[in-house]
Amino acid sequence: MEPINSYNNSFDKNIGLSDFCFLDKIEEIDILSNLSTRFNRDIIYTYIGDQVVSINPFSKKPNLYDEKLLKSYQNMYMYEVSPHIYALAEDTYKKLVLSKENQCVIITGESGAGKTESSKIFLNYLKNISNDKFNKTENIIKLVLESNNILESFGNAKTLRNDNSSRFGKFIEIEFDGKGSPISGKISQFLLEKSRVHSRAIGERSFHIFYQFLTSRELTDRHQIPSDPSYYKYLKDSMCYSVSTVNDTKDFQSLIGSLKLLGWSEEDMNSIWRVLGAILLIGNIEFSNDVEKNNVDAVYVSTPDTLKKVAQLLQCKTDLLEKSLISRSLTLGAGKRQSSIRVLLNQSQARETRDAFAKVLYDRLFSSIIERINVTIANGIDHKCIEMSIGILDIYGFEIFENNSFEQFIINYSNEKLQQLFINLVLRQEQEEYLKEGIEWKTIDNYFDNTPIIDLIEGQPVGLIKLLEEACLIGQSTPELLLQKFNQFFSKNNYFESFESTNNFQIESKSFTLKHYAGDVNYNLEPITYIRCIKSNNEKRANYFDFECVKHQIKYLNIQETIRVRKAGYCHKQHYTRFLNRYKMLSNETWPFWNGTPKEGVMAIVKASQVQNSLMECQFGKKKLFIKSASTLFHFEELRTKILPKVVIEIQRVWRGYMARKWYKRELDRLKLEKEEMQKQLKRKQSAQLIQKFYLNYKVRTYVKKLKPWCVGPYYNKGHIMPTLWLRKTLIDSIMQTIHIAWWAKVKVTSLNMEQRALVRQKILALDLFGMGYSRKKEWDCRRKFTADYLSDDSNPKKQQFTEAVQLLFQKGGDKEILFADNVIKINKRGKSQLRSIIITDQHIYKYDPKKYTQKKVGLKLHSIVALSTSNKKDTFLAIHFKQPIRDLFIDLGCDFVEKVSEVSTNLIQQVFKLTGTTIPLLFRDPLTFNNSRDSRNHGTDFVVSFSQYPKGKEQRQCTFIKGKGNTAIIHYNLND
Ligand SMILES: Nc1ncnc2c1ncn2[C@@H]1O[C@H](COP(=O)(O)OP(=O)(O)OP(=O)(O)O)[C@@H](O)[C@H]1O
Repeated sequence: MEPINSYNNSFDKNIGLSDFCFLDKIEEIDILSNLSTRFNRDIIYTYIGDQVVSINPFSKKPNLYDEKLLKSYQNMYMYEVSPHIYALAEDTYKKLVLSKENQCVIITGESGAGKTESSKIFLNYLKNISNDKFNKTENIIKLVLESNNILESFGNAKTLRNDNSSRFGKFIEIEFDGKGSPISGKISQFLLEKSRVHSRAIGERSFHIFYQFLTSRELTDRHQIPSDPSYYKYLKDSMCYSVSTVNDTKDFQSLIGSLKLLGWSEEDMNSIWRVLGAILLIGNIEFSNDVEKNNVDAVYVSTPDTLKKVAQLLQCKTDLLEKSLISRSLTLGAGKRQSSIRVLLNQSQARETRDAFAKVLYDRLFSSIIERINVTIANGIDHKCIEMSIGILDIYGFEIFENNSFEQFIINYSNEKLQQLFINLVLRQEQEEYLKEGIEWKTIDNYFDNTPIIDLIEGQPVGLIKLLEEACLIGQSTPELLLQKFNQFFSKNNYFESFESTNNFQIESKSFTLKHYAGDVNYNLEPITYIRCIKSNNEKRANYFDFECVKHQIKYLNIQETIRVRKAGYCHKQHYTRFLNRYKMLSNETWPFWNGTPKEGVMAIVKASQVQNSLMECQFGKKKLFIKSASTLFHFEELRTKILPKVVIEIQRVWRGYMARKWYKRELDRLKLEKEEMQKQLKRKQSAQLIQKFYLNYKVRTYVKKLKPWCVGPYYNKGHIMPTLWLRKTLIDSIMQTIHIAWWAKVKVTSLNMEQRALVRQKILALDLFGMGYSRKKEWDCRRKFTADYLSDDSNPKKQQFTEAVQLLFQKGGDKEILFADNVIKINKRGKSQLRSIIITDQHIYKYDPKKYTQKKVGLKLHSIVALSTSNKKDTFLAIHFKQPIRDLFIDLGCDFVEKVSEVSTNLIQQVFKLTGTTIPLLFRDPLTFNNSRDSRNHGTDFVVSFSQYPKGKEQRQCTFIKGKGNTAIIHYNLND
């Protein structure tokens, strides 16, 4: 398939040219070659300007008529899209809506070329427009397509050329309201090939309906006629009853369906079946010479039963029927003397009359069916609503016009003076046809006045009469009817557009059309366009291009001539506005804006495009520009293609500039707003902050005022709860408390001298060691002053001895300072308590006898101490653990009932750290273990001491060491003290 948007104007050897007008040479061979190139690429449509040439491929082309493709043609112009009947339909519809004038599409081509298919494709496109644009579910065009089904049963037949050949011409009108919505339809038929009822070539069939009807045993039985087609002489003669590509049974069912859909009742249908049966049986009526009546030529009906059956089916009197078949009335004289007589016919005349009668009956039946369809598809529309219509003329039996192109027929018609000429022409064709069949024209002429049927239907039952009567009133399907139709159809249009006379373009009134007929056919008859159908071969073979067969059709379809005419004349016409819009970038005057009239704009474009021979090439009409040759049109197109990228860039530049400016302005506005908003917020925040600041200041000021008593000595408001800054306690309050304590401590500390500070440091260490924890020593006296030397006190009766002993000690050198000196109770290795004085210097622990103050053993070195342990109870014992093998020292420090474990421990830990840099541990133990029995040779044994209160009633102020079994002991202490 050709790409939808390929209006191919330069020759592509793969797909050929999409318009024959683009051919440089238009010899038959060039046309054929372009057609076959496209055909071989499955492209069956080609333009000749605004006409479409369609070549029947006898095979279904995928996607060629699908909905997607159909939609792609909507709102497009023919030169924008690849050739298709859809493009033509869209164009026709556009012209209809724009001009509000009736449009006509003529479909030509020989039998089997695809005319009927083309008209359906065209109608299908209109149907979709009606669906899409007007959202119609009740679609009138759908009904028209449905009616086609009925018409095909009655008007189509199998011929040698086409298994489903239309044997009548039809003119379908789709009528639109002012908005372009299809509102009703009308079908006219002309030139029904009536003679097919009684005779045709061997191998052909009569109209499909006869064979379809006979497939229904139910109906044939009901009307008591044989169902075998070979029984009927009319069907038997051409020796063809069935067609491989046609299913009569199925088609008959579908026909019944369509008839019902369009409103036929059972009774209406029965009338049809009766007439059909009658027509078939009429063929079986035979005549014999009536010798008795002494007239050798006179005849009588020799098949009375058949005659009777026909009369019964037609619901008329048998003798009346016989009379009309064997005699004829003749008019004699003229005026008042006029009289009529009845003359008897001879055998061959009677047969002719019989066949003519059958034909006329069928013609009437066909017309009445069409009229009935018309009532339905007229859709009850008031004629006033109809503003315009599209007519589709499907001409069957093209052969009639073989020697006189159909254009000629239309042209002739368009000039009233020549109308008669055409009538004569067509009548002559009819006459010739009858002559060929051996029937005298005059004989037939007689039957055109309806007399035989009017004779017959007098006083007959209603159903059938109505059918036939209607048909009588409608008249006959003669060429005159077609002309009459056309006359009515175009009476609204004034299709001789007047020109402004410019340059060498001479206008010579209406007769111009005829004079320049060859040159300007389509221009002057603009509302008429063509689909020219060509058969690819005579054998109905799929995808086979028979050069001879196609060549023949090209010839008598006048294609070469049409192309020549198109190329010679002004083959391209475009409305100024449309042209201006498409090509305005070709002139600086019109690009990007044009304020003048469209015509002046187009003139400026033509001037700027430097068209060669422009005076000849371009003519300026009232509303349209006429371009003579395709090359000029291409010239515009080429310039446009060349300039378009620049235009696109320019448009992009302008557009981007515009967008950027727009964006910039928007951003600027936005930022401005944002800034204003931020400033507002800032102001609000600043005000809030200011208020907050003032409030905070006020709050803090009053808070600080309240805190004042905590800053004033000597008690610093001790014991009172500090106030909080806010209602609830917050972090600031804890911080203030911490700061206050730190400040208070600093004030306190700075008021101390060096010695006092050392003591405070010692107390802090003691506090650190003893604290208030569960495992620490209970109730140690933090407030007590660490006196250090308790033996220099005047209360010591041996003060003198002590002082001498100390002097002696210091004289030895080494010890410089007394950290602690007091009387203690020492537990010896046997668990005995012994009173001793101990002096702890900065280097040693010395034990003295308190009576004589003689030194017991050598001093124990402080840096040999490894740990201290005491209980967590209220006793006053301390174990000083030394490095092995030095014995541990276990002493009671509460001789004067004062707790001094904390003082000694703190001193020892502090001093050992000074000496060794290590902090010895202070352990709280119950039971407590120490070893005071080891030496360098002996490990000794551990003493295990546990602590408990004195039993009730046995309390003493002093703690008591009571040795138990083995190396265990209990220390009693008094809780209440
Ligand atoms: N566009 C097409 N694509 C495929 N097949 C087609 C096309 N047009 C026609 N045909 C085939 O060709 C056959 C004959 O077409 P159609 O009946 O339309 O011819 P016609 O010109 O109307 O003939 P007649 O004048 O005898 O009625 C169709 O039955 C169909 O099989």
